[in-house]
Amino acid sequence: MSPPILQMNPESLPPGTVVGGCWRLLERLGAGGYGAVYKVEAVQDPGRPFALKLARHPFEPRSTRELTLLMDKAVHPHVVAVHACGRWPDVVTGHFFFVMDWVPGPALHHWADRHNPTLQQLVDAASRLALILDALHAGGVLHRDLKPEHILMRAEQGDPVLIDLGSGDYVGAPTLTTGPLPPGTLHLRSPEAIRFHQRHRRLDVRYTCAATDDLYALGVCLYRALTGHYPFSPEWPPDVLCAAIASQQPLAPSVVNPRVPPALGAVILRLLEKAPELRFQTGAQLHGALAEVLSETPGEARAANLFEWHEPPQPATEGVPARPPRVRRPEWPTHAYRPPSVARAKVLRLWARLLGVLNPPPKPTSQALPSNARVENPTRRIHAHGRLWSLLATLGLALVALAAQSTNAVNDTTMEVASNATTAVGQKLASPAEPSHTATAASPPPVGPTSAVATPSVASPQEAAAVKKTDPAPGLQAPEKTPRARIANSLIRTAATAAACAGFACASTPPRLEQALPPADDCPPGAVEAMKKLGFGPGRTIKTRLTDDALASLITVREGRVVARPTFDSRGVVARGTEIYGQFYIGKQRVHGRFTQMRMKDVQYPMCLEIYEINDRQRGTPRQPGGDAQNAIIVSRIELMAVDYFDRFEE
Ligand SMILES: Nc1ncnc2c1ncn2[C@@H]1O[C@H](COP(=O)(O)OP(=O)(O)OP(=O)(O)O)[C@@H](O)[C@H]1O
Repeated sequence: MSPPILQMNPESLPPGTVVGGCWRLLERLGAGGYGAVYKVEAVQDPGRPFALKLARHPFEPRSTRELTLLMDKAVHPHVVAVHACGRWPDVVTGHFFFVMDWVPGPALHHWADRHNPTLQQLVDAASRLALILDALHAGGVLHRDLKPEHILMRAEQGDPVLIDLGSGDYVGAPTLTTGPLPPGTLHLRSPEAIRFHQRHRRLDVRYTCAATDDLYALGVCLYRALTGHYPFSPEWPPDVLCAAIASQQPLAPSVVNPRVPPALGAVILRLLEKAPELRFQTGAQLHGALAEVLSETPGEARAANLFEWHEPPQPATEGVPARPPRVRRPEWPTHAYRPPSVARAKVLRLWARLLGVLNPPPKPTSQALPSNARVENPTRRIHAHGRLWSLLATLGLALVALAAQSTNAVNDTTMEVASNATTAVGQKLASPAEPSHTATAASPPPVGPTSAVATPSVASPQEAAAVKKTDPAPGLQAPEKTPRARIANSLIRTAATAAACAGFACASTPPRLEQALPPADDCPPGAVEAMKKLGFGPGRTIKTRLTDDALASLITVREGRVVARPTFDSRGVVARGTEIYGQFYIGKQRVHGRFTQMRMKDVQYPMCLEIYEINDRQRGTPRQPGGDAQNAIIVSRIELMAVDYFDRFEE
């Protein structure tokens, strides 16, 4: 009945569009989890470029967070400055935008790849970054999503500027997202954050980021800049990446790129220590260590370029335009990591799953849990004998894998090479081609519903204990072990870690109580027609997710607006990138949701969908243990079904 409303997509506005009455778009600079960033100029004062960040959703919770940080808490000469803000197209209900300095330079990793900095230039940039972090941390601010893409180099010699504080945190900030981990990017998450998630994946607790998480992420950024590779590739499957970050020692930077002095490599490895207490604790400490490295490096080495030139810079000559320079990024040492055969990787994955069943998540430490808590499921009976079985089976697997590995292991020639033969499940050789580093891998910052609010942070004593158990002795070098012992140890640790990473499946058998909410008669006009047109017939469900964070299996929500994104559509009607807008209603046992608008390919459709649990044939989704009257914990993936058809299922 009502025609679809055509609306401009804030992520793909054409050049020339005027936003907020006075900012003319020139080109799109990038897009991410939050929205899009455009190069703009003021209509009244053309010729001076700025960057305008436009939120994808009108009710984007990160907007106020980023603005607070950029205009108040994180004001710093090396953090991008903000000059204006507003909403578009409607000044009250539109998408939030803000205008900041346009930084005319590439991201850190592209700067390293294109400009081929000297060692001195790179260490200078690293030292500046250390001091920027030191200043932010001293002011109670954490970046929490530090990655090469968020470090722009505004001068050829290297002058870093931090951008994107949308995931940042400051003392007294409201909680931004839900689930155990705050927003972040998987391949830059610290080992302790990953381990925390492994231990608390079903509990109502939240990881508290610290300065050492930012310093770990800086270590990853510098490793990438110095070697051309990430210590653990963002292209690996999330469970493999988790396992590697949590328990595998990264290859020394000087082994990947021999032009990196070992002393500098040791500083980077210290940033990447598995236990936060073994890292530098402040940016100032890191700055001091870098200064020491430089003072001990001969002038000739400091002036040398970090990489070999593939195509050196070529100035423009008559009729021939300048050619952009390119470096030859070092090959990842192929003898260091041996990719597992497909069969062996499968065995290890299966094993990881088995361990996931045998090793239950830890008992909740928090207050009384409702009787329908998932930890009370029948698999608990298995757990009584789990540890013994797990130990025996792990030893068995380690022996089998040891036999399979030994042929290669004995061929390794150096200590470093041998130690890295203890590879993670499914680890592949680093690719000479640049991975899609601009993607936020498996864990982009969630664009959570506005109503989604995380539960209070809870410090994790389990995490501290685990660190002591699994991490190497203090110092920069791992304790020396025989190659076989290293292989066995690594396999055991890797299998257990992958198990914890893999076990995110949700199952629950909640009681059938509670009256259904909301009333069935509040569908918007035209919804039935629109749904018929799209083929939303009886029994048709749409699987959706409520967060972009691949690691978040549970989220906390409260009454209010919500955005769900379809993940699977059995009939293929719903296009990629579709968003469905709705409202949460919090019940005692279940959370209900009415979804009344869908935006697909820039067209808005009135809808009348509701959360429906197809397995237990109930409206709404069951609340998980924890939460309170206002805040409910639910699974992050829910199914939606047309409201008109619920009666049919509830007969
Ligand atoms: N001030 C700026 N000057 C120049 N380019 C910028 C600026 N801000 C952002 N960009 C470009 O736009 C891209 C996206 O910006 P930003 O990371 O802030 O967006 P996002 O939606 O929060 O993305 P992400 O999901 O990566 O966090 C950046 O990687 C960068 O290339």
